[in-house]
Amino acid sequence: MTAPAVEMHAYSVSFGEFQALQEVNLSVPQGAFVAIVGPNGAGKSTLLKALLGLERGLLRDGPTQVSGTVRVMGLPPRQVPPGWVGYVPQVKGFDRSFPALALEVVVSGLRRRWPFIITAQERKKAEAMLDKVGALALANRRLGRLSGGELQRVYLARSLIREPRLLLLDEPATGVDVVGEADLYRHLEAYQAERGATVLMITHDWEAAQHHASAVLVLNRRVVGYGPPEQVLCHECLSQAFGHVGHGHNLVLGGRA
Ligand SMILES: Nc1ncnc2c1ncn2[C@@H]1O[C@H](COP(=O)(O)OP(=O)(O)OP(=O)(O)O)[C@@H](O)[C@H]1O
Repeated sequence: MTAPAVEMHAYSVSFGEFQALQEVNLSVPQGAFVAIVGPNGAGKSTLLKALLGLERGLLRDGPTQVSGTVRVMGLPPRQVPPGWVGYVPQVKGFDRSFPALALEVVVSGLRRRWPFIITAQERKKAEAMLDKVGALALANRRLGRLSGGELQRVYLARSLIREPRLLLLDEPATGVDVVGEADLYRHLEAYQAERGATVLMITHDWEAAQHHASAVLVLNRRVVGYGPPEQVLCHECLSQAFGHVGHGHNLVLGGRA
């Protein structure tokens, strides 16, 4: 039997006195597209970092305590072969003064270290991936000259270059215009169809979650809801997670208003 792409059992993370995740139970089948929604500070990025095996390395305000289990394709995250998982971090706070070219960033995803010299083969592969996400023209541009949306595309190409089986994206559409956002979902869906990959994506955009995800995880330190979008994006779940659901959005919510 195929192992789920992601499995968590009673998984908790505390940073000092603060509990960021409480007893999370989650099973994501391979090939799913899961949108993770929840308020600021709900533990969404912490959950992705747990899947990358990073939660213990991020001490800030005291010791990190972790309990419960996490499995990625049946393995503890630190035993997962590096090429199996691709990660697109939040780019909004990135320091872009680093004098790197877009192409070098993409090749760094192939090597998992900084490429001081790029081989012809690596260049070809990186250019092909940039082309795939509509960003070939950016290959020789400096990071400092890229817009937020352009930088997102470069990091998407970086995350896809090893053809991962699991793709983790932390708010990939933030700062991207509508055309760029539509392109992003098109690239993700095409990659999924081609490779049968699993996608977990943090988003604050409920409409995107409703239209593109096969399942939605509503998180507020604990799992508030997990299931098909039409079931989980309802007033009950969202008001439990957010405390209040505003009226200024166009999402047609399921459940009772
Ligand atoms: N290394 C750390 N040390 C201390 N506290 C941390 C650490 N990492 C995260 N936190 C805290 O844990 C909580 C959850 O953070 P996390 O980044 O997972 O939230 P999030 O749901 O991704 O939020 P946002 O939507 O604002 O990006 C926050 O209150 C954050 O300050």
